[in-house]
Amino acid sequence: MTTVVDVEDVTFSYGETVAVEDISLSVESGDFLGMIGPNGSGKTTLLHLMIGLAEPDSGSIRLFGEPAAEFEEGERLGYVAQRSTDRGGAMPVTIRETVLMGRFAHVGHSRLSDEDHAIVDDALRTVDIADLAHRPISAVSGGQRQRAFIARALASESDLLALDEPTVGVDADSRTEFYDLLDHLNEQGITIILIEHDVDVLTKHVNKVACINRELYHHGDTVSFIESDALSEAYGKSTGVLDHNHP
Ligand SMILES: Nc1ncnc2c1ncn2[C@@H]1O[C@H](COP(=O)(O)OP(=O)(O)OP(=O)(O)O)[C@@H](O)[C@H]1O
Repeated sequence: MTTVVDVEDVTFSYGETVAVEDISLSVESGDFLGMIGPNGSGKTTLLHLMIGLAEPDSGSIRLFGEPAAEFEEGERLGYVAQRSTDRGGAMPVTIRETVLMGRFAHVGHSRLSDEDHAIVDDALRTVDIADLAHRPISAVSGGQRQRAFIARALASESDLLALDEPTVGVDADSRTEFYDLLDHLNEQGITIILIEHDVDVLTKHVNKVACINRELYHHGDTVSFIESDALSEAYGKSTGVLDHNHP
């Protein structure tokens, strides 16, 4: 088994606020890792560290065997950021152009062959938004936009997909379909790291869980997580922020 992300003794602070403390874990090729913890518990920060968007204060992170900070999105890695309520104003970029950007990142230039265009169309079909291809990305629903970002990752042939609470604000049916899509992509061999605050949804889909509240409370397979007290222990510790969305 190949290690995709290797996190070793990592600590990261924003000024005085220690967001991630002394965390070690690894993500193996083919894993579907779910990260859970209360609001403000460091999940987004840890994900950013894992994919090289931030550098740890101490410890080390390797992504595909290299220092994570040297990686760029589009290079084996697709990232779907936490949903913003901002629709980017009247952003003139269409869904298809968004997905084309993933293909540009893969081929390293903007001259695409017919085969590249076929791959882009395939990616749009896989996430079921081919009929929206010519809509501006600012003129679709949040769930459809998340699918466009996944299609962009597929077009760039990413081996790793990192998603930060991708279905917040998405209705229940679309959410189920979205998670079915993630299961399908994982079965195709794509390694997935997902932040999801709903424990039932999380444990239904992932094969590994990292439960964090600044420190790591559990990292292991889903069954051992369900049998452990990690969740109540992690949620029992104060994060210093109001946990208005969480139990
Ligand atoms: N840019 C920042 N500057 C200062 N502090 C920050 C910044 N980003 C996050 N923090 C703090 O770091 C801690 C961890 O935040 P982080 O966003 O990683 O948590 P999270 O678990 O993803 O939260 P949520 O579930 O609410 O999205 C929190 O105390 C937060 O207030």
